[in-house]
Amino acid sequence: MNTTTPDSPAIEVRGLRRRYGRGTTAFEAVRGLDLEVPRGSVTALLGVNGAGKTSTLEVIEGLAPASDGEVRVLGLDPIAQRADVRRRTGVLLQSSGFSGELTVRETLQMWAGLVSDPRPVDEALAMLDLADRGGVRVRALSGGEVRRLDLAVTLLGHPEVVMLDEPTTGLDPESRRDVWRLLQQLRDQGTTILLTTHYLEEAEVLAEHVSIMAAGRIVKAGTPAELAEGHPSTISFATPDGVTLPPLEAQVAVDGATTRIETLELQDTLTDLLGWAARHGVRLEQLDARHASLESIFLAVADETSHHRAAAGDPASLEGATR
Ligand SMILES: Nc1ncnc2c1ncn2[C@@H]1O[C@H](COP(=O)(O)OP(=O)(O)OP(=O)(O)O)[C@@H](O)[C@H]1O
Repeated sequence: MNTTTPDSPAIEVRGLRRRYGRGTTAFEAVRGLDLEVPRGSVTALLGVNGAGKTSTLEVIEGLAPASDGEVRVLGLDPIAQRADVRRRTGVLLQSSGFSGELTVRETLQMWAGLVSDPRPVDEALAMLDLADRGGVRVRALSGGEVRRLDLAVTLLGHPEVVMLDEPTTGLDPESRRDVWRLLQQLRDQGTTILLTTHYLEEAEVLAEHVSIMAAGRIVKAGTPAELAEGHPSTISFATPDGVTLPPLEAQVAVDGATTRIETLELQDTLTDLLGWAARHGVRLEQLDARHASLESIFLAVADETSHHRAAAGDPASLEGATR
């Protein structure tokens, strides 16, 4: 991890461990985590509450030391070379610490004073759709507006790498989509983005790489398509009256007025189904066919992990799954 080339990952983590406390009360929140974030990509770190996402991000951000393992950001050690790393990265924490008395514009001006070559404040305001809120005191902003101000501050210094802990929590659906567009633009301009989110659609829309964490470890990682392998696709339609479906090599369930078919061979099953419907003149109302969503994959992984840990007698299995 000591040499950097233009192709080397923007973030590299090897064998990361992070412990809180000491002695008998010590708790290991990160338990040997490996992660690579390629340059110019969006990587999403997913996991149930308490999986260890923030504990991991804080070490990568240089805000906390690792108990063990190695972290490099742009080839640099985020603690030993903190100043260099901070200059080239933007960090969005889960909660901000702005003064409520300053206006939005004053807040951005203050933070711009701490960054070399900052974006003009008006540009930062416009990027986060805050142009008409510049004169408003921070304490009068809505939660979603504070989040957008936080993002504007994060992006002030044209960071090469941004690390965002739940960037769109508290935003309404329209603002969330605006932020997605902004992050996509930044990625297209070459910015590397590592984010955590509980919105699986967000990861689905934005991320080329997804890593799912459970109990301090990465339990699944890959592109969304790689993660979907082995997870069934779903076909659904309004159950037609008075007809019996043909035998299909798939799992069929009639749930109220809807028939749901789960299959690992979406094209073959759909071909069989539509061929049968055409031959028998059956109209399949509300027909829908879709690949496994990240949500169904995530839930399957969370469920599997919880069961494994419960079987191993780990009390944290229930803790993580229910909080
Ligand atoms: N300062 C601390 N002292 C002791 N334990 C902590 C501390 N901070 C976090 N933890 C524990 O470490 C574990 C991981 O927490 P962390 O905040 O990293 O999870 P997370 O995946 O980010 O969760 P969330 O999705 O809720 O933000 C949790 O069990 C949490 O209670």
